[in-house]
Amino acid sequence: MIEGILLENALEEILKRADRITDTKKVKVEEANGFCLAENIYAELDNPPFPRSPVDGYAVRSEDIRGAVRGNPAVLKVAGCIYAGDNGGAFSIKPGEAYRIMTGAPFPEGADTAVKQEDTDCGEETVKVNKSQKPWDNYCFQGEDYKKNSLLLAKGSRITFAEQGILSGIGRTEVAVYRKPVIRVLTTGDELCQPGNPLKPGKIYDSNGMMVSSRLRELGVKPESVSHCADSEAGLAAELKKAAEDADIIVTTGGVSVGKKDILHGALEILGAEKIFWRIRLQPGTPTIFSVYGKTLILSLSGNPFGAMANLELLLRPALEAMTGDPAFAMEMRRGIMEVDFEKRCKVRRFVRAVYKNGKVSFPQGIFSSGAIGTLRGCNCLLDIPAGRENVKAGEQVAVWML
Ligand SMILES: Nc1nc2c(c(=O)[nH]1)N[C@H]1C(S)=C(S)[C@@H](COP(=O)(O)OP(=O)(O)OC[C@H]3O[C@@H](n4cnc5c(N)ncnc54)[C@H](O)[C@@H]3O)O[C@H]1N2
Ligand code: MOO
Repeated sequence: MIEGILLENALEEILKRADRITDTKKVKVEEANGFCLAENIYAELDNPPFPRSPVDGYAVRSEDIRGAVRGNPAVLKVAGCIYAGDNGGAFSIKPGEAYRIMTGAPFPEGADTAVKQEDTDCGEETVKVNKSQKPWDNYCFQGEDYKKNSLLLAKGSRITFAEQGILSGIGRTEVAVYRKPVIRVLTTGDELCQPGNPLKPGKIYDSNGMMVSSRLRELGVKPESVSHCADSEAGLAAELKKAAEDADIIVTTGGVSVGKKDILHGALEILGAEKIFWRIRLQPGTPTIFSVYGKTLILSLSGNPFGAMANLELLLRPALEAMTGDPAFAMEMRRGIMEVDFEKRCKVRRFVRAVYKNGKVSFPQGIFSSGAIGTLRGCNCLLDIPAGRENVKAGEQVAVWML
């Protein structure tokens, strides 16, 4: 077990053990958002599947309207009307004819352009066309969006609304995806009271359970369970063992420091988990423990809400990226200019909740200790102040990690 590790090395230790998940399953397209594709998706048809009109107007042969101008229009016989949904193969245009046509409707055989109805007299029997058009003006070609058998979506890509639209656009209702990591969240601490119950003296409401699970859901991995465990080493060991039956990752909060009820150490020992590291040289969340039990990674975060939250971002997101191959989990680093001074008291690398906007970095009003939760509101990044640095001054350029 490594005691006191740099963040970079802590990440290395985690990533070494964060194996890529290769199990696949079929899901309905409507439920596929956030999964990564486990198959290449090829177009099963041309899109559009037939040449179609992009305007409401008249399908014509461009040679029949050559030289037409207002005052000297081309006059054509209206041979019929074609609506979106009609079969274009059933219509064929002859010289001197026009078809009334709607947006999205198939072109009749032989027509090579559609004239907007605003450029005509909107005639029913015959139509006066006041404008000349080149062949293929206002003409959507079959397959112009994509051709049958072309690669539309590559295996491994994350499915968002756009991919779901594309899948529906080729008529798919199901798709093969990689299963997401199974995560179980356990909060610990006898002082915790679950929201909805009256708060007894000395107790506090459990906010970590909600915050951690909600953040995981926001990131795209809804935890399988969120539960609370009392401060009993044997009890927690049993809970961890049960959770590890199917979990790829167990996230715990609280009980990782040196207090008499900091039970993670004892519980992990009873469980027989291999402790990989304890204590990262950063603030907040210094006493984080990372251990492994069988194939399950156990990330034990500090009970202090900001310690838990910051370490979830810094340690779990890279692990999720490695397990899924999905770069959407990675944190984005930006550079910004400090709007005010910030006083850093610790020697280690420090992450501070902050607001990044238009290249400027500012802070919420209030306190920033790792036990404070109120000032998380509105923050969208973690300011990264390197080890050894002291105060950071207004006007300085700094690095922030976007949440
Ligand atoms: N003698 C020392 N004391 C402490 C050290 C140290 O090095 N030597 N480290 C401090 C640091 S840094 C941190 S961080 C905390 C970590 O403590 P634990 O992870 O063991 O967490 P707890 O003691 O269980 O809780 C800390 C704090 O957070 C509150 N908490 C816990 N769980 C929740 C929850 N689910 N929702 C809301 N709040 C929660 C808890 O009541 C405590 O106030 O240790 C320092 N001490
Ligand atoms: O490392 Mo702790 O989260 O600062 O208070």
